[in-house]
Amino acid sequence: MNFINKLNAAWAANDSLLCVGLDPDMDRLPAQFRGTPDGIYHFCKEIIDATADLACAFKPQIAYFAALGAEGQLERIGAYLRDRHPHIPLILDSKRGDIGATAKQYAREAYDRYGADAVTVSPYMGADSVEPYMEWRDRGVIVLCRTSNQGGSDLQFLEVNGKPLYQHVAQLVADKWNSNGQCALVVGATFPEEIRAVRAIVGEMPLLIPGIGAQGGDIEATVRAGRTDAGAGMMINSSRAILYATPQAGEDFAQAARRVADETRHAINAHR
Ligand SMILES: O=C(O)c1cc(=O)[nH]c(=O)n1[C@@H]1O[C@H](COP(=O)(O)O)[C@@H](O)[C@H]1O
Repeated sequence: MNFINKLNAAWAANDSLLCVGLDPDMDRLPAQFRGTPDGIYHFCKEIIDATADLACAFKPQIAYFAALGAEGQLERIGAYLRDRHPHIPLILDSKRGDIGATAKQYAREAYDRYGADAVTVSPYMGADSVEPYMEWRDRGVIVLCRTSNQGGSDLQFLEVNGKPLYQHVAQLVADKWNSNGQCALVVGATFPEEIRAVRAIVGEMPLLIPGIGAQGGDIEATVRAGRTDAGAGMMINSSRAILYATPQAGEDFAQAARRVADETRHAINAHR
């Protein structure tokens, strides 16, 4: 099953547009996972098991693994997901962008090594820098468009031929790069008006929307701006707010993560 079909199936099966981000920060892990050789794997595994029926995707951010030399644990997380929760897509967030020959290696890393269903990429180096990812016809290619951070405006808001650069990216991906129907775009929840503008350009194309939770994006405004006619079309990501949810009385970290994930899923669904 290709990425877009798998995503559609996960949206429906779990009645969820919530993407759970896996950003395991060693300083914030519960004590039992710190300083052990495979603590990151076990922490993520518990988060996955606690939220797999509430999520439409999991999105590990590669820097949190690579910085600690924990790529092997990320490989194991990919294998675990494929084995235990095969209907939930794995999005590798690595935001790569390089010349074609190098991109080919990055594509192998994402799809072969980690078994990702989709990968985030930067559009900055143009068509030939994303083509190697597209050669994997069954995988998703999620292109940065209007990122959630303030500094994203430095370049993405530059006016080019009468409209901001991020809108050119959306148009380019919709008109040209998405010829195989495998693309999605990243648009931050911190900019609902830009989500609305992108949705108007790209039709039904899925949007990966980080920025709710720790970054403070408004869920209602995000969903109203980004939903398709069918009330879907989004993977709304939250990482830290779920991973490091403060346990309430009688809960452990995984139960707290589940509670916050479920609250977030409901808050999203209330506006679909
Ligand atoms: O591509 C991304 O996932 C991404 C794009 C963007 O514009 N903003 C953004 O925050 N992200 C990622 O989404 C996650 C957000 O994490 P939280 O702010 O903890 O929910 C991080 O892994 C970021 O690297």
